[in-house]
Amino acid sequence: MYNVPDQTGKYAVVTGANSGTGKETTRRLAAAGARVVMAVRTVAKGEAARAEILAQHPGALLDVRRVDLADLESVREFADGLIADGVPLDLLVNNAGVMVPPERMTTADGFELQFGSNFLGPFALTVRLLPLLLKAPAPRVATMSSGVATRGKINFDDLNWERRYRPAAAYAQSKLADLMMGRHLATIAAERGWPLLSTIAHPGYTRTNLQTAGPSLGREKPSPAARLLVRVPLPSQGVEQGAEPLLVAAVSAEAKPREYYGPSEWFGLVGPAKLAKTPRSALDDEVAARLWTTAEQLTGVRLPAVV
Ligand SMILES: NC(=O)c1ccc[n+]([C@@H]2O[C@H](COP(=O)([O-])OP(=O)(O)OC[C@H]3O[C@@H](n4cnc5c(N)ncnc54)[C@H](O)[C@@H]3O)[C@@H](O)[C@H]2O)c1
Repeated sequence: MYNVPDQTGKYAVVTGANSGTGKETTRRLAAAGARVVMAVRTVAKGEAARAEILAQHPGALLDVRRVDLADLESVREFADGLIADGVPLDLLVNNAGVMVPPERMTTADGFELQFGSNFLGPFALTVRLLPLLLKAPAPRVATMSSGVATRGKINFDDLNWERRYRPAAAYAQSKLADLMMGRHLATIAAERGWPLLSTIAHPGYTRTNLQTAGPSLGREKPSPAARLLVRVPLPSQGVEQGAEPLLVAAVSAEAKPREYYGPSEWFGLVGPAKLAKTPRSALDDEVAARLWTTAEQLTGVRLPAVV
């Protein structure tokens, strides 16, 4: 188990902190002394997760706040709330995500659900929180991608899948976009001389709500995709293990800009987090820069001129 270094005095935001790798990341950061804002879509679920963590770690410093990443107005409200508080932010963990909805669905702003929730929402959140991150001495952003980013392609002609909807391909695109966002943020930080460290992770195949309830998105009857996914006989791991690459990306003192962490695997046995191979599709910096500009245009959220 990765030993999270002392986080006393650190202030962190974890999105999707009520379940899966987000809850585990929150638990481990808080157990190491960080004060964590649990950024959740449903406050009651966030409070239940907070109570669960507090039962294990009574001294944990946890605040539950609402953010719906599928609604850019909600992202703005959440970020404005933190900025109004003015507490320098040491760490943003872009963890939340949805996978393979039963049909083409859209966000409050009309984007395809996965592109909007997994990429555009976290993009807007990250850019809006930059002024607060840059108030901290050594700020970090860790973003959760996925092993399926390897199969992703950024389809600039139809980013929102208005032609032929392929939910799994849309998921892969959104997670490739996360990986490229994390890499491009590191480029921007280097260009501007910011002390901000941006890293990326993928969890490996992990038993969470994503594989079961996730694809059905709260429907009573699981979608065919959900039924298929739970039957796939892939070796999977528990959430303690699945959160490790993200934790390493978020807090390891050895991590460097643009590094991508994943689980080590050996004949189906999952070991400690290690550097993962960045898929070729994510290496094109021109595509990453174009994606960043496109996200600025689509969300209306732009890099601050001077920070
Ligand atoms: N579990 C896996 O095998 C696996 C594999 C690759 C990548 N991932 C990634 O790991 C991350 C965490 O997923 P998980 O496996 O813990 O699944 P999960 O379903 O347990 O957790 C996802 C979290 O994201 C939150 N979320 C979803 N849409 C949101 C929105 N619009 N606004 C705010 N929060 C929202 C959910 O409420 C939940 O808390 C995701 O980014 C996912 O794409 C998971």
